[in-house]
Amino acid sequence: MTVTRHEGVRAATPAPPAPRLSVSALDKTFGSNRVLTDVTFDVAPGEIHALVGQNGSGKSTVAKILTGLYTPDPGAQVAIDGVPLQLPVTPQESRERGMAVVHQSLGLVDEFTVLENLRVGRLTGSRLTRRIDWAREREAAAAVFARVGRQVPLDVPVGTLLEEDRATVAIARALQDAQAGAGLIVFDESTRALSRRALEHFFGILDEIVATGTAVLMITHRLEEVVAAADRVTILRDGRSVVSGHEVRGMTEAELTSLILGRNLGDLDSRERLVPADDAPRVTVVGVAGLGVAEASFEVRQGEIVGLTGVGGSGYDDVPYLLAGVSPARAGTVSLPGRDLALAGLRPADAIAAGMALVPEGREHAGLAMTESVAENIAFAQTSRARRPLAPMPRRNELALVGEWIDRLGVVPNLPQAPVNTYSGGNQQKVFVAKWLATDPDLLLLHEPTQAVDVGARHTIVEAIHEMAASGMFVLVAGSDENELALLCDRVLVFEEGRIARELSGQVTPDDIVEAIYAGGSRGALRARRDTGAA
Ligand SMILES: Nc1ncnc2c1ncn2[C@@H]1O[C@H](COP(=O)(O)OP(=O)(O)OP(=O)(O)O)[C@@H](O)[C@H]1O
Repeated sequence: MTVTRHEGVRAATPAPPAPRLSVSALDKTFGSNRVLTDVTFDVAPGEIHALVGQNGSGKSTVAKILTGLYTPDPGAQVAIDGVPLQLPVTPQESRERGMAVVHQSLGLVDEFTVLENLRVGRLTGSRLTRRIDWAREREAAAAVFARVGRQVPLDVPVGTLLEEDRATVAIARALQDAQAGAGLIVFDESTRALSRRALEHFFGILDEIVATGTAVLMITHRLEEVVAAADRVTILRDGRSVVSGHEVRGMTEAELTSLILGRNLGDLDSRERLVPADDAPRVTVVGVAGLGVAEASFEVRQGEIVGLTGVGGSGYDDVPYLLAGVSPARAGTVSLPGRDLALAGLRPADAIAAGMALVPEGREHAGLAMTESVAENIAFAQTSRARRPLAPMPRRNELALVGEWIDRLGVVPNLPQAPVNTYSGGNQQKVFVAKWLATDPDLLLLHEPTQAVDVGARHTIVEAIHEMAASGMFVLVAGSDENELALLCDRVLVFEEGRIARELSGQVTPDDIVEAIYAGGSRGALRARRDTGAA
C-alpha cells in the first residue's frame, strides 16, 4: 500500500507536544574550569532518555543545574513543557513543575529516619491542630515501598541502612511525587546499588511510569541498561553534547562505547585465566557464618581472583565484611599464610593488621573523607595500616605514592591537593579504590569495585586489580555485575540461601554467571522491554 501525504493533511496535523524538558546552550564554569559547553538536548514526554559519558564529562553537573544546586553560566535555556524556567532554578519551582531528581549521592540525611527522609517536605498536618497524622504518613510510605517492591523499616536512621536500602529510599522518594502523564524524573546513577532482581523490578516501574507520559532522564554507566531500556541517548564528551537525542534502537554497546570515549576500547577479554599450582600459597576460609551467610568454606590461591555472586539476600555480599571484621561473624576462621584468625569477635583493626584491605560499596558512606584532599585520603589508609612502620611516612614518599596511584588509575583532574568532593562520582570511586590498593594488602576484599565508573575507567580498575593479583595478592570480589565478574575473575562462587551452591571456573562468560545465579533463568525484564517495545 502506498500512502501519499497531502499538504492539507500536514496542515491539519496537530503540532507535536513540546518536549517535557529542553536544555539548550548550557555552559558551566567552576573558577577557570569550563565543565559544560553548549550542552543541548531534549526529553520527550513518555520516553526514557539516557544521558551518558565518561567520568567527569558533566552529567551530574547537568542534574545539579536542573535542581538548582548549581547556577549555570549566563545564556543557558531550560524549559519544561515549552515554558522556560527562571535560572538559576529554585528547588521549589523545579518541584512544582514536576521535576524530581535522585542525585548520585542519593541526598539522604543519615541521622533522620527512613520515614522522615521519605516524607520530608510532604508531611501533612491537620488543618485545625497542625499535628502531623503519622498513621497516614506511615501508610503513604508503606504504599510507595510496596510499589518499589522492597519494604524498608520506617523507623531506623537512614545512616544504618545497607546501600541497596538507601537507594530504595531515594528512588521511592522521587517516585512518590510522579503524577501520571506529567513530570520528569532524573535518576543520576541511582540504580548502582540495586541487586539484579531489584533492578528488573525498577525497570518494570519505569515502563509503567513512562507509559503514562511521564518522562525519565537516566544517567548511567551501565550501557547494557541503555541498550535494553532507553528510547534515545545523549552523550557528553568533555562537557559537550556530542550526540543529542539519538535513537537507541539498533545501537550496540560497542558503538555507544566508542561514541562515549571517542575511540574504540581495547579488548580486555584476552587475559589468560590463572590456573594456580596445587602447592601455591592460599588463603583458606572455613565455616564463615553471620548476617546472611549460613556457612561457607573456600580457598583463594595466590594470584587468583575469586568472585562471589548470587541474588540479593543470598549472602554473597556479606562475606567481605565478615572477613574484614566490619560485620560481626558468628563463627569461622580465615587463614592467611602464617596467620590464622578467628572471625567471631574480629575487629577491623585486627584484620588490617593481618594484611587485609576492604574496599566496601558506597564510597561516601563508608570510605572517603569528602572534604579532605585526594592525597590525604590515599595517604591516610597507607599510614593507618598498623603492621607497617608506625612512624609516619616521609612527606616526599607520600607524595610520590599518591602521584603513582593518581596516574595508575587515571584520576582526573590530576590535582592531589583538591578536595575529594570537587571530583566527579567516578573519579571519587577511583580514589577510593586507590586508597586501599596503595596499602599493598595480602588479601584484597572488594565489593562492587567499579560502581559508578565509566566504561574506560572500569577497564583501568580491572587492569589494576589484575596486576595486583599477578604480583601475588589474594583477591576476593563480591559483585552483582556479570560482565565485571567475567572480566575480573579466575573463578566465581555462586551463593544461594547463605551457602555456596555452584562454582564456575575456566573461561567463564557473563551468560554462564547469569545462568548459574538463576539456575537457567535470564535477565528477562530488561530484554523483554526492548523486544516488546518493537511491537
Ligand atoms: N563543586 C565543584 N567544584 C569544582 N569542580 C567541580 C565541582 N563539581 C564538579 N566539578 C567538576 O566538573 C566536572 C564534571 O563533573 P560531573 O560530576 O558533572 O561529572 P559526571 O559526568 O557526572 O562524572 P561521573 O560519571 O564520574 O559521576 C569534573 O571535572 C568535576 O571535577
